[in-house]
Amino acid sequence: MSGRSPARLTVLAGPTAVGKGTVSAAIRAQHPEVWLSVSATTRAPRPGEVDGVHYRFLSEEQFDALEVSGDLLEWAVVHGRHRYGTPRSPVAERLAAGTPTLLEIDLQGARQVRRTMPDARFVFLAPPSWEELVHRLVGRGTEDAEERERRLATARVELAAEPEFDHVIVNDDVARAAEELAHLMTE
Ligand SMILES: Nc1nc2c(ncn2[C@@H]2O[C@H](COP(=O)(O)OP(=O)(O)O)[C@@H](O)[C@H]2O)c(=O)[nH]1
Ligand SMILES: Nc1ncnc2c1ncn2[C@@H]1O[C@H](COP(=O)(O)OP(=O)(O)O)[C@@H](O)[C@H]1O
Repeated sequence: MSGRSPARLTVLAGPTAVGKGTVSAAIRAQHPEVWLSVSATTRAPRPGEVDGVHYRFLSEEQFDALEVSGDLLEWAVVHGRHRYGTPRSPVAERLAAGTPTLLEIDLQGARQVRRTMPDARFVFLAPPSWEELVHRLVGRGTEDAEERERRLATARVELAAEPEFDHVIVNDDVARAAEELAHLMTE
């Protein structure tokens, strides 16, 4: 018998506050066989976020070192402010072991992965409406008005990129959206 064949990588992108984190958490809870990559970031932790679980929270100098070492599969400055990137080795190890692997990254990162790993599956998480997206961003209450405006400006650009993706999942209901994504990842 040959060993397990490498799993396919799935990239989940979508605008701020559409529910990427919520849907990813639902998958983690319901489908322990799926591994969610932990990104590195220079942004500060939000209340309740745990270093090494939600993100690896790095200083600017630590992120520089990671970038120079070549161990980032992709990285980008998101919302014109902080750097976010995907550590390469853990992803390669999980895929080689046959583990379905999910990256929750922004549009710029998704485009970089499209160039370097064209066999990956690209999924766009879409809001039911623009009004609902704004409602979720305000309701989350984690950004001030200026930061929300910045994120909504990025969101308009990201929504226009929906046709670049292989699949679109509308996040009207978290459990349904998570099941749809898990199904795509494990089919
Ligand atoms: N390119 C890239 N983007 C990332 C990565 N990790 C997170 N992001 C994106 O960075 C953006 C900001 O994330 P975050 O600060 O958690 O804010 P939120 O999306 O509003 O919850 C989102 O679009 C994420 O998808 C990464 O490793 N690479
Ligand atoms: N399907 C949904 N219906 C209603 N509210 C949702 C849904 N999905 C997520 N939310 C809420 O929207 C807000 C933004 O979700 P979050 O997961 O932080 O988004 P993202 O990671 O895409 O920025 C949170 O307050 C979350 O509870």
